[in-house]
Amino acid sequence: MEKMYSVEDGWFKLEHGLVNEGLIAIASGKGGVGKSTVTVNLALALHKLGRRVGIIDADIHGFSIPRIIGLTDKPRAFNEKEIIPPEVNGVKVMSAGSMIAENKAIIWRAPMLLGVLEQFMKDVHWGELDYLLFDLPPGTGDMPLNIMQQISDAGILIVTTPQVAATKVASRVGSMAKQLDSDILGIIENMSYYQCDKCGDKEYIFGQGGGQKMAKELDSKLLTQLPLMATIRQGSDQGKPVVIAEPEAEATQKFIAVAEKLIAQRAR
Ligand SMILES: Nc1ncnc2c1ncn2[C@@H]1O[C@H](COP(=O)(O)OP(=O)(O)OP(=O)(O)O)[C@@H](O)[C@H]1O
Repeated sequence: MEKMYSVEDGWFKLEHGLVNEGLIAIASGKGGVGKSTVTVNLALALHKLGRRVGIIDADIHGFSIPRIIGLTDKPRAFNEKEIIPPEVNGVKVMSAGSMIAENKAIIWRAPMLLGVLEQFMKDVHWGELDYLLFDLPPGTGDMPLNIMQQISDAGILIVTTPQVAATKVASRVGSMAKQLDSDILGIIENMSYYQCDKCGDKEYIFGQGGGQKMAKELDSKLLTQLPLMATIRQGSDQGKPVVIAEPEAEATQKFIAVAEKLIAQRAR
């Protein structure tokens, strides 16, 4: 499959849209580390900082973006050729989850999945965006590899939890990105510690230093360490992401700080 789009003259050209500042692919070594939670909250943080943001849920088998961001609207036809992406909390989203019931399995093989991704890029009236985020499928299998190749202009953000078993697998994604000559924007360590609501003590239940070590190995940087919080999980389950539901929370401030770093990296 030919690479579909590329950055030219500082612009990433979609068929019906432009991305001004950056494409960001959010990757992880394995499922359940919080990749989709990070994608949504980072998109909302970028939006809070005045950026126009879109999300492509490229984890087509394992879609979860609509639930986490609280999206219930469906895409609409713009004309015979173009689809208008639904928007929630100021962020445009395309996900297979908007077209299929949440409990139905998508039993398509890779060429079909890539076809859907191509449609999300080609047939959607994105308009002018500053950032387009891709929530990749977890791991280093066929699908993440194919997608990374298609969007090789995207910077890769790797989400991991701190324990050795997780960071070792996540390092393989970093290694894959390097082999594809993709730019690794940084590492986000999620569920780094649990902070007691009552006494404020931090407990490093999954160990410490994994994200930092991985960043060093990949010659990249650890962008943040996010707390493990019941409210993050509850917010994701209920379509009320922490960045919207709890503007003052430590996690929200950390997502905004990461968004600022990514904007600063692009501006350089
Ligand atoms: N920092 C956190 N604190 C508490 N719960 C979290 C945190 N981050 C993620 N979760 C929860 O962990 C679960 C997995 O998160 P998420 O779906 O974002 O992971 P994922 O890496 O995208 O998984 P997959 O690749 O399998 O889709 C969800 O229930 C989510 O609410």
